[in-house]
Amino acid sequence: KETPTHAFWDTQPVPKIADEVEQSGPIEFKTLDDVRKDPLGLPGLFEWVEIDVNSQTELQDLYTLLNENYVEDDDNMFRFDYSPSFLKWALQPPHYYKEWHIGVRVKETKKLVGFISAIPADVRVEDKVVKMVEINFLCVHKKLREKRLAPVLIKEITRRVNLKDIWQASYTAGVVLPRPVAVCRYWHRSLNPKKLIEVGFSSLPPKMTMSLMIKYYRVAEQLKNATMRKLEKKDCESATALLNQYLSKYRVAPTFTTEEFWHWFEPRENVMTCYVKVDSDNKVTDIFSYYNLPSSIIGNQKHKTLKAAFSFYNVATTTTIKELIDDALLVAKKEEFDVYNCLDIFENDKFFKDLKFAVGDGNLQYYLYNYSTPLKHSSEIGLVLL
Ligand SMILES: CCCCCCCCCCCCCC(=O)CSCCNC(=O)CCNC(=O)[C@H](O)C(C)(C)COP(=O)(O)OP(=O)(O)OC[C@H]1O[C@@H](n2cnc3c(N)ncnc32)[C@H](O)[C@@H]1OP(=O)(O)O
Ligand SMILES: CN(C)Cc1n[nH]c2ccc(-c3ccc(F)cc3OCCn3ccnc3)cc12
Repeated sequence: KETPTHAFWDTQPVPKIADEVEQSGPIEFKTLDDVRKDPLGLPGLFEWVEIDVNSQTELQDLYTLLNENYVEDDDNMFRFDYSPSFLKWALQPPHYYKEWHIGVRVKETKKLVGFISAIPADVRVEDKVVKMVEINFLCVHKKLREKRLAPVLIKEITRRVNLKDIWQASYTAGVVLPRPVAVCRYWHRSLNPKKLIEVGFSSLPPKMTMSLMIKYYRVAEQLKNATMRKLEKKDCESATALLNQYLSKYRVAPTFTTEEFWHWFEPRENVMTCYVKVDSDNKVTDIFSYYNLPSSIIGNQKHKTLKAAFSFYNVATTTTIKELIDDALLVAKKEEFDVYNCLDIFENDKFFKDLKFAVGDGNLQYYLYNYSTPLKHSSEIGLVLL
């Protein structure tokens, strides 16, 4: 069958769709001398801006652009609704650069119509830790789609990242591009089946009544791990060591400094929930964590928002992953989430059935930029992008 042409991606240092890759490593080698010092050209009506996420008004502009124009499910029923505080958290990890929060505004009206971001991350691919960036929140206003603005945003963020002597990136997308490092499925665990059915997220199976459905998805009354409690700063050293050790068994996974760990896992209301269990020496032995990413419900009068918890990083050493996630479900239900979402990465496929997850209707592809490595099974991925 003909291989679809990618006018932009076929010019980029990414493996071709059909490539069989043996060794892992960079695809092209460039130096700072090869990097343009001036921004890429934009069509006349538009200008590059840096979105200052410390400015409430600029953060609100970014929130609104994404709230109205970001990722929708395949049936255009839901659209991610990342909150301003979530975006600030996602974009300002330790060692972030404000130059990597790139906006495109209409010169005349200053309306924000495009965005792309990068944050620094140390990601190990097989046995090599690669200093790279994670690309996220690429968005072009609905009214400006299919005008080849995305390649301009991608080339500009590439230029600015190269200027900091970084040459690799990781990103995920629901769309298939050249070329996936892994293809992952997402799974959902209903916590509020009545609302999920009312908004069309789930359907009532034949012979099932609503009251039976509510009973089926009822969560436990008590924690399986009774001593699990919210993460505190004093847990960081041992929790970071535990997570880094756990992640070493995956073929693609980040490494965290203690400072980075605290940024990503510090409990933040309406953003991040992280619980830990400690042993008699106060060393962390088990962690569960999830982030709060609601979706706007497009066109539903009764419900405006779907409250979704997304599994983040989990480590079970004195309990089982199944019992640990069962506790996560209990806490998520208590925090009034409607659904708990998971990818089939890590060892997550061990608990989907027993904990009553249902498979989702799409995939999430993982990608590396300027780094070739053999295709991974989803269970070999130990990296979560927001
Ligand atoms: C060393 C550092 C390196 C840093 C850079 C690393 C790479 C980072 C890469 C970015 C990672 C982002 C990760 C991330 O943020 C998470 S994935 C979420 C992306 N955002 C959305 O889906 C929001 C809604 N959609 C839109 O805003 C637009 O449809 C976008 C902006 C997506 C495309 O705007 P458009 O108006 O619909 O389309 P044109 O401007 O006409 O451009 C068409 C070209 O764009 C290619 N395209 C489409 N969707 C893409 C996607 N999700 N990734 C990469 N490429 C994507 C497409 O294949 C085509 O190229 P081709 O002709 O070659 O096929
Ligand atoms: C990861 N991060 C880059 C955001 C992102 N971009 N593209 C995506 C495509 C799927 C998922 C995803 C990941 C995990 C999951 F359990 C459900 C998901 O999407 C459901 C379908 N959906 C899309 C919007 N509203 C509902 C995330 C993303």
